[in-house]
Amino acid sequence: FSPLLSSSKSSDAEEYSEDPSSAISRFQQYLRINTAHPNPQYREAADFILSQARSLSLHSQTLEFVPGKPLVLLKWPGSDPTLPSLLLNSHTDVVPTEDSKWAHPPFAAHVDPAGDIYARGSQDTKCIGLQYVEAVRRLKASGFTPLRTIYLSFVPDEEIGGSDGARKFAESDAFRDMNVGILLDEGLTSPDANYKVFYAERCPWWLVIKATGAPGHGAKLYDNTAMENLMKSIESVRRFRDSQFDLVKSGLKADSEVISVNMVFLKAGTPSPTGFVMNLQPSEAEAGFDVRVPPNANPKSLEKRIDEEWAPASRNMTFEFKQKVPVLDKFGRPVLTATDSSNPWWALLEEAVKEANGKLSKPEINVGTTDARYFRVLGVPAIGFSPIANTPILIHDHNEFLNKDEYLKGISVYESVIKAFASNDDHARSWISKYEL
Ligand code: MET
Ligand SMILES: [Zn+2]
Ligand SMILES: [Zn+2]
Repeated sequence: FSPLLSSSKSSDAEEYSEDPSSAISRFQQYLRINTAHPNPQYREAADFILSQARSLSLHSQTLEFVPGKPLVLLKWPGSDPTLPSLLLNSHTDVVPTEDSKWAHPPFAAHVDPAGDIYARGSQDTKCIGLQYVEAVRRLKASGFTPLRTIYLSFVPDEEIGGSDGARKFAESDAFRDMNVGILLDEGLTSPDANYKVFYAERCPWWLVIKATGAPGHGAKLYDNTAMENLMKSIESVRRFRDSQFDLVKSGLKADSEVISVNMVFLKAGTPSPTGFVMNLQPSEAEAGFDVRVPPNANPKSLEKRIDEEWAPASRNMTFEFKQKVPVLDKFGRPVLTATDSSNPWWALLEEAVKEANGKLSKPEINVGTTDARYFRVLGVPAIGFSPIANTPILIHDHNEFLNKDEYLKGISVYESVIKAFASNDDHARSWISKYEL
């Protein structure tokens, strides 16, 4: 027997006996740190993660690419440091809340009688960050030793685009030196019994279009006003949105396979002490759109559409992108992680989830966007996966919650996945396929 496989077999048999309520109270502690934008308590979150690392004797490092925005990196060294490492990524920040619309305060981590833990971040994504830690805790307690090095990264600013967080990290020497072979990052909650899993995601193009036009009396009909110019654009955007949404409604495409475009703000008018001046047509008007582009879309044709139909100079329009993530990599290929036999991590993940009594759905493109893109574009395989099933999707919604049993089950799933990923090298893989499958 290979010592590697026998060691992973023996730990299979061991039961982890720690009281689950301490894992839940650690999760509550993390959820109670208010890391909502625009003023996330990053320092407190970092201190909490560092205290967890100390309790597990993990190496830790705080990388501050931008002052006040700490990124905590934990390391569990593998016995063969020459192997590519495993990186488990999660973000520490959360989106803001409308507190009055919640049944329980969003940073109290209240547990109701059904065991549902209410908190902003309970699904997105303080759950996975601490589930990684708890899985490591269990693996350490069981005597497991990883073959490849395991890193855990807790990054800031994901919810505002990641420029000062994952992006700087992915571009850093520190990241290059980690020699990451496979990365796990957040996925999405699944309302059914199967976990969702993602090999790619849509790219955000946050577009602002601006119109200018002749100002004038509110009672006068004339051409080329800023408002009219903007409204023509909005009509054109709406037609395009309908065409994309129809593909989804008719079942021809999944949500994540079309270009979504949603108007997120409108800004125009001349302010007055009671609201807006009513008898003046303003000379400027603008609108913002959250556009998400799937990796298989043609970015050139969308750029042309924006330039010629949504914001044509001929109609006194200009546009800018608040964020424009490239759809293609530097070789002109869509940014995605292979899901075929060229990627051995897929088979390992599927098998490991199954061993933990879980099941994966068919791999999908994420409708939203995660930090995984910054690593995928470098050629690092990245899988989006949050082990949350049987739960309504409340990411960015009021009353976000996660049931404590689902949280604990997710820890077992990660335990199995980390063990499979960190025990595996090419030798082990060929050994398994030759003798066991
Ligand atoms: N995860 C967030 C979203 O999908 C922020 C990503 S940055 C474009 O909206
Ligand atoms: Zn997230
Ligand atoms: Zn989010």
